[in-house]
Amino acid sequence: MDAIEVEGLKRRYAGPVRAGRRAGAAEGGFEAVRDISFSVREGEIFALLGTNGAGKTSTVEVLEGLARPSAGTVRVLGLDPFGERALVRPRTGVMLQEGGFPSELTVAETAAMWAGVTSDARPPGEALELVGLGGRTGVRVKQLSGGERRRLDLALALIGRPEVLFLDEPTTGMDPEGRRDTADLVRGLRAEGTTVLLTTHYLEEAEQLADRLAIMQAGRIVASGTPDQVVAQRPSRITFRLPAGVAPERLPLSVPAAADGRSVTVKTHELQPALTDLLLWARENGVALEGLQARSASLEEAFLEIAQAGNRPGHGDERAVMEVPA
Ligand SMILES: Nc1ncnc2c1ncn2[C@@H]1O[C@H](COP(=O)(O)OP(=O)(O)OP(=O)(O)O)[C@@H](O)[C@H]1O
Repeated sequence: MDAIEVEGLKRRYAGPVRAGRRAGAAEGGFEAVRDISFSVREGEIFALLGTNGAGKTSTVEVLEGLARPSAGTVRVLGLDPFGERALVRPRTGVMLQEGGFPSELTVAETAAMWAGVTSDARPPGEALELVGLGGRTGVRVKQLSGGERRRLDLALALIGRPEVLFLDEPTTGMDPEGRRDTADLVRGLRAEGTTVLLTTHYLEEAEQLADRLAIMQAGRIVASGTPDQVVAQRPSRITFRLPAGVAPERLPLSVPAAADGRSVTVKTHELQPALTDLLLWARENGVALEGLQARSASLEEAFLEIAQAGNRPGHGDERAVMEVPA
């Protein structure tokens, strides 16, 4: 049994269809999640990525038991998070986008209050230490910075020693050190066997942290797999400048180049052979390739390409779905 199982999930918001043509608009409401399936194994870090409004939060809320699916099934630890909320809730930790705690309380009071309503709670001081707020216990919540509030939200999500942890944009507003600390903490939790599902807009974070990920676009999963698998679907890039007087047409045919003046970009799924051909050609012809760079695609490039494809006019319900077997 996987820790999280999602099968054919749809989530529709009731109400009138908003003005304009939106993917997902249908009679009697708006379908924010449109038949998605994925699973998260025990002890795995899984990232749900997507542009604003892609449906990530709508999905996570169903997993957290805050909303009922319009169609499909979800299971968390083998249980229905909505129908069996009383059983699931004590075994999960939730860090929402907006914590919304009473701002007059201090950090320590807030953590103690939370621990007071949690069975088998971690000592509040320990949870605050874990997120680096050990030195801020006497500060009122309203005086915390945005990043410190996110740390407090995370501490509260950890107080119940959750088996499954939901992190909705956990590092938004954190400085680079906070993001790095949070990444280390999440890795530490994984080492203890905690299953983590996170949403994030920081693609580098997802690339470094996630064992597997899914990219959502307009309510659907359009790419999924390990970060390497998702990135491997995208071409690598070689860039350089040709010396004046050397026309791009002289490049070997095996190197699929696009030139803008002297600047040349090669996009290829065969980086090593293309680079070898290019370098041999350059040596044989005595051509200097200025500013030569060769690199694999990044998750950010893969993501932007998917997002741009989704925004192209005429891009409707049917899209090329890139599924990578788990
Ligand atoms: N209560 C609601 N009623 C109607 N539509 C909603 C409601 N909540 C969200 N939506 C719509 O559902 C879609 C998905 O929203 P959701 O918040 O799940 O996206 P997201 O991927 O989490 O975005 P973000 O990255 O901005 O947090 C959006 O188009 C949003 O406007």
